[in-house]
Amino acid sequence: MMQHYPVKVLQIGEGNFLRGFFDWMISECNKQGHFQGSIVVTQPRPTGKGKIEKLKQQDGLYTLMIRGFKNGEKVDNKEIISVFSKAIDPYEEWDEFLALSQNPTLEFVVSNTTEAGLKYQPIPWEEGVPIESFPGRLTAFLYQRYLFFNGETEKGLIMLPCELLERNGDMLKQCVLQHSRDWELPKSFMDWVDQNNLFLNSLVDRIVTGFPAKEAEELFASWEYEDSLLNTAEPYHLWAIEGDPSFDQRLPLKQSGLNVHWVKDLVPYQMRKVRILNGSHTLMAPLGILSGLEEVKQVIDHPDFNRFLRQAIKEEIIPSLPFDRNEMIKYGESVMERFMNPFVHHRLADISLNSVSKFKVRLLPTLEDYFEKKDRLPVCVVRAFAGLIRFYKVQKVKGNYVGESFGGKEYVVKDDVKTIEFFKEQWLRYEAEEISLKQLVETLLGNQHLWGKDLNKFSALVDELCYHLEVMLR
Ligand SMILES: NC(=O)c1ccc[n+]([C@@H]2O[C@H](COP(=O)([O-])OP(=O)(O)OC[C@H]3O[C@@H](n4cnc5c(N)ncnc54)[C@H](O)[C@@H]3O)[C@@H](O)[C@H]2O)c1
Ligand SMILES: O=P(O)(O)OC[C@@H](O)[C@@H](O)[C@H](O)[C@H](O)CO
Repeated sequence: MMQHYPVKVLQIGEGNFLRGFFDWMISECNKQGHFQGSIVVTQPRPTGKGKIEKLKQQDGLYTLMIRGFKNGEKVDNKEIISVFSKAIDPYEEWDEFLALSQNPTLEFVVSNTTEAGLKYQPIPWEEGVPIESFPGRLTAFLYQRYLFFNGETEKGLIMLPCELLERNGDMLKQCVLQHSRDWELPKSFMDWVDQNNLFLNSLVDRIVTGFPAKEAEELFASWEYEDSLLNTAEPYHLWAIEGDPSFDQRLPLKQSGLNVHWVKDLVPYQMRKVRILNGSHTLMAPLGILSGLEEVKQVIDHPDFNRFLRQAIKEEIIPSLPFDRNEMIKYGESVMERFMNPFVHHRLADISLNSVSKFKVRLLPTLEDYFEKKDRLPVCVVRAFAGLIRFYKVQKVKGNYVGESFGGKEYVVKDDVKTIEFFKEQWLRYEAEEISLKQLVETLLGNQHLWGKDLNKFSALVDELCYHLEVMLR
């Protein structure tokens, strides 16, 4: 049976992350009697239909396995999460979706639509026609709510976007206001959005690895039931939300013992996580794949890579951060521990998706800040940069961009087509001996569209990259 508590949350996103993070948190709050609310889940784009259908068939239930170590103790939990009172396909059930806006018990909207979903796209709003984009759909939803409750101040909602974008709440609010202007909605509505609704900035952290394909058959046989929505996650979780601690009265996460911080300034949380955790992932993925490795755990178990990663975190990433060194070292160690989790099968191929834009956000700032402080380049980050360039030495094979590892193993590069084509073109010119390796590197570094600036300004960078690339090409 679907969860029977009153609806308090609209969830935009049926993906692994929300089901392994937010929904699990709400389940914890409900278990302790602090929240007593349920969630209506919807998918953010037409293609997410499958999981919504499945959730309907499974009465909104799914299995979550949380495995790893917590304070040195082994954790191996399996539970059935029951927080959904309804699953709606907003593209097929548009009226039902909009009708939810009239629900007086609704208080929160949570979303995770990847970085690609949280962006403004000019689109029309026609009566009765589902709006494809998530911010557009939310605007229509809020407008219906505003009309139904005559702009009552208490009926505003709290938006909690979980997309890994800086100031995600502010971004969502700007999108909603822009759509309101495009559609010439009344100024009084925009004032209501601005003053009576909250768009909280937040940072999420938990490694959620989804369906465990390799183990599923064995698990299902031992449980005597199958669940295609089975999800897996690590025990560690952190949610830093820029908001007054009194919000915990309404969304009782902290009082339910969860690692949730209501904070004044999100920047330190964001920086340390993106630079240390995500930065390490981006550092290891191309180099790891080129060396024939497949998962994060294999990288950690490899003595040379382990040393390389520890050196990068301790001697390059942490010194470039403007925070207390000891605290950062503690955080860095906890990240390494999380990477060692034997249950987490985190594929380097998944992490390597969009590696160029990830390098720009997650590692380039380390290179720049390190150089600013020490007047020399960070060796590990530079080696990883060379690995990234070598990783994008690809050919197009049957619609895929395929590269070859040092040992001759094929891998597929997934990124924006223009970006891959640019790298491919330079490598082709190099192979045809039209340009030297140095010219190739200079051209890549000079592409401001990729890095936001011309990286040739670091005079030693070209030579250092060439040095590593020559070794890699041999
Ligand atoms: N899995 C993790 O460990 C983890 C941890 C923290 C943050 N995240 C973030 O979550 C995202 C991946 O989510 P997941 O792990 O649940 O993967 P997933 O594939 O299970 O879910 C992705 C969700 O995003 C939606 N989506 C994808 N592209 C979209 C688009 N262009 N427009 C609108 N919606 C779109 C999908 O429909 C789906 O609901 C990434 O952006 C990642 O940064 C993941
Ligand atoms: O999810 P991505 O592709 O943006 O980045 C890959 C990983 O770095 C990321 O998923 C982390 O595991 C996650 O951010 C941990 O909270």
